[in-house]
Amino acid sequence: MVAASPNPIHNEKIEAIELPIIDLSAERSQVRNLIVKACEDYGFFKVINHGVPQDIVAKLEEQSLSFFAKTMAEKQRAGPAIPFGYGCKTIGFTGDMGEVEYLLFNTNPISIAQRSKTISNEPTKFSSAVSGYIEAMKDLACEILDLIGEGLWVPDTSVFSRMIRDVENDSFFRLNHYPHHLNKDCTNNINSSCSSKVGFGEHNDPQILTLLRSNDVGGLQISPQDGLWVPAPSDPTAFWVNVGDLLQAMTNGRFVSVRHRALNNSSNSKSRMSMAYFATPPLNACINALPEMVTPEKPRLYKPFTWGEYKNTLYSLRLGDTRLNLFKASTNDELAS
Ligand SMILES: C=C1C[C@]23C[C@@]1(O)CC[C@H]2[C@@]12CC[C@H](O)[C@@](C)(C(=O)O1)[C@H]2[C@@H]3C(=O)O
Ligand SMILES: O=C(O)CCC(=O)C(=O)O
Ligand SMILES: [Fe+2]
Repeated sequence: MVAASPNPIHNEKIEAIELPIIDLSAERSQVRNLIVKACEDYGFFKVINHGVPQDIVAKLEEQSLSFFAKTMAEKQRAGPAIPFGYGCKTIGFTGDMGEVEYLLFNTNPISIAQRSKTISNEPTKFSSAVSGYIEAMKDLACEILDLIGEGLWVPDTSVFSRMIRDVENDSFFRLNHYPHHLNKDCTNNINSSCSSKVGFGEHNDPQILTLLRSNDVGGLQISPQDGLWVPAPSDPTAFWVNVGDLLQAMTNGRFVSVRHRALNNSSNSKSRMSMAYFATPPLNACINALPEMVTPEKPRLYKPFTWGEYKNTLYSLRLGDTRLNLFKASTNDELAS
């Protein structure tokens, strides 16, 4: 652990805590216990020796960089992101902004192939790079979710991964680019307060699990408690795994949906690029605490809801809102459980 230092943005505390690193090639019973502990402690951990072939990542990185290097007019042919496509600075529909540009996809291969026509002059190449990466992420997410099922000792260990393998799954995929030249007002002023601007504002991911990979430019931070930010150093060979709101609800609050953000450090000469896969159930999937997670000492925290209901709510809210609170069970629900 390193001494805390003030954050240049809002005088928040930044602390370099060592975050859990999980070697997926280690012995299975050990791996599943470490994953459960990391999900309880931080809702966040890094996986190494994950088995995702490097060429799948490299192909997508190359295709993405060539898209983001295009002129704004060319990029805007793929927009606006309502809800999918190219977006620049605006995030969602309720006025959130960040120093970021991005491509947001639904992970259905047909929809990716269709959208790729507005993104690339070689749409087949682009779409196969995106779909290949998504397939690899889906396999990795399901492997981690099966380990979680085993680590929690629930009778049906595929209870989480089955939702993601379902043909109707509603998973998302996002390519984020944090170009330093977006910070026009910061040029020639390295001491200015905007040397670190918010790229993607603080939020919780709403889904089950997120797998995040970035190039070698840092910026990702998690907030294990109010006012404290912990940097998650970049490691292009690994993936950061985030617990999302739905997994917090299904584990009845045993796992924590991690609050996080990405800074755009304008002093970098290189831009940050990240790839985020959001493992998501079908719209009609019922999200309810697993019976094994509910006890008289730990009554049901949230009412049951579908992902479709949750998704409608989240699109009407701001990025930083904590939506799960709106689904809290009433005392009567708790007594009935
Ligand atoms: C402001 C918003 C953007 C977001 C939808 C929302 O209304 C609230 C949640 C946001 C978020 C955060 C995690 C993911 O990046 C994302 C794709 C998601 O599922 O929820 C984004 C949404 C988005 O950019 O559309
Ligand atoms: O780009 C990053 O490192 C984080 C992005 C993120 O949190 C998101 O896309 O939901
Ligand atoms: Fe996120």
